[in-house]
Amino acid sequence: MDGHRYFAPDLLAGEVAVVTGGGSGIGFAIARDFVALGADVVIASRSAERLADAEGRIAARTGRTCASLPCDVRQEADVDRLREFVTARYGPATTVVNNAAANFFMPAERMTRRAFDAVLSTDLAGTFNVTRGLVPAMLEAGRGLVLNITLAEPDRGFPGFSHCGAAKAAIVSLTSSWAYEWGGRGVRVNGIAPGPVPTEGVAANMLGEHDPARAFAGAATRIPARRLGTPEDISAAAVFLCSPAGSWITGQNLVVDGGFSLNVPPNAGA
Ligand SMILES: CCCCCCCCCCC/C=C/C(=O)SCCNC(=O)CCNC(=O)[C@H](O)C(C)(C)COP(=O)(O)OP(=O)(O)OC[C@H]1O[C@@H](n2cnc3c(N)ncnc32)[C@H](O)[C@@H]1OP(=O)(O)O
Ligand SMILES: NC(=O)C1=CN([C@@H]2O[C@H](COP(=O)(O)OP(=O)(O)OC[C@H]3O[C@@H](n4cnc5c(N)ncnc54)[C@H](OP(=O)(O)O)[C@@H]3O)[C@@H](O)[C@H]2O)C=CC1
Repeated sequence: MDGHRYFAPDLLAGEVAVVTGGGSGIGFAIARDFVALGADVVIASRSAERLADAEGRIAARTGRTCASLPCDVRQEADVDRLREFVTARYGPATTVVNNAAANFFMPAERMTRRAFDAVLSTDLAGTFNVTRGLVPAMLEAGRGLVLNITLAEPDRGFPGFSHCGAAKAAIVSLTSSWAYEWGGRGVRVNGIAPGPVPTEGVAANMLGEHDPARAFAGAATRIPARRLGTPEDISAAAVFLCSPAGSWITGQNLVVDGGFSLNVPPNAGA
């Protein structure tokens, strides 16, 4: 069930939203629900094919269209093109969702500098590039929203994924700094920290040799809510934070994980 069903149908009318990585997984659900709630949305990622497919699925599910542009968030020139495309099509962006990310299982002692850079340049520098490219117009307009897709308590470490953990910890810090710097100028900045959501990106990049079905079933038993998350669990929180209902919330990293980060031992409370 789509995440927009909880909200008034025109809740995001008048917003111009950019969703990076909006062609798949969590980003797709956020883009679809923003479109359904009246926002003008541009989805951006590397694969033109994936974006075209997502555009079609969003139109079929919502009856409204969105736009897309191939963009590698690591490249500042691509982000410049993205800003020009959005502005020409819908006017300056009022909302940016930094969702694009790369992650893969890699024990720290085997991690090459190239592997480290591949993740840091996408997750951390990509978040910086897109925000730096789109926020000046928001500051000029005196209103805007930045939503970073993060991780719960990344400073506690993320074994096997130390590159991604480091990037997400830095993004949580950027969220606080940006919220403080821009709060008085009408721009709110928040994070959402999802728990395990079994997307294709997780299955393809994070499970190593593990069978996805078994890995997902095992993860679910470690979640107090006793189920994995869905992209819609995350998109509903994104809509709330990016709507007027969240207008006094800034600088927060909202954990949406069924209690996963509480680290409840197996069988506790069962
Ligand atoms: C649900 C239950 C499971 C439990 C999970 C619970 C915890 C949840 C918390 C999850 C937090 C975050 C999750 C995510 O981010 S999921 C998103 C995953 N999606 C993606 O990663 C997007 C697709 N990824 C990619 O396309 C590539 O990974 C990448 C972007 C890195 C490719 O970029 P690039 O083209 O620049 O990279 P290269 O191919 O040139 O490689 C550069 C070096 O990196 C090494 N590398 C790249 N990919 C992998 C891989 N999949 N596995 C191992 N190593 C990889 C590559 O070998 C290069 O290094 P070397 O030259 O030294 O070999
Ligand atoms: N699923 C989970 O359990 C969790 C996910 N997260 C976070 O949620 C977000 C979404 O993850 P999820 O939906 O699972 O994963 P996906 O793999 O489905 O999404 C990643 C997206 O990022 C895009 N992307 C990757 N590299 C780049 C790049 N260089 N430039 C532009 N776009 C890029 C991909 O599109 P393309 O290939 O077309 O470029 C893809 O659409 C990420 O930030 C992730 O870290 C956090 C905690 C848990």
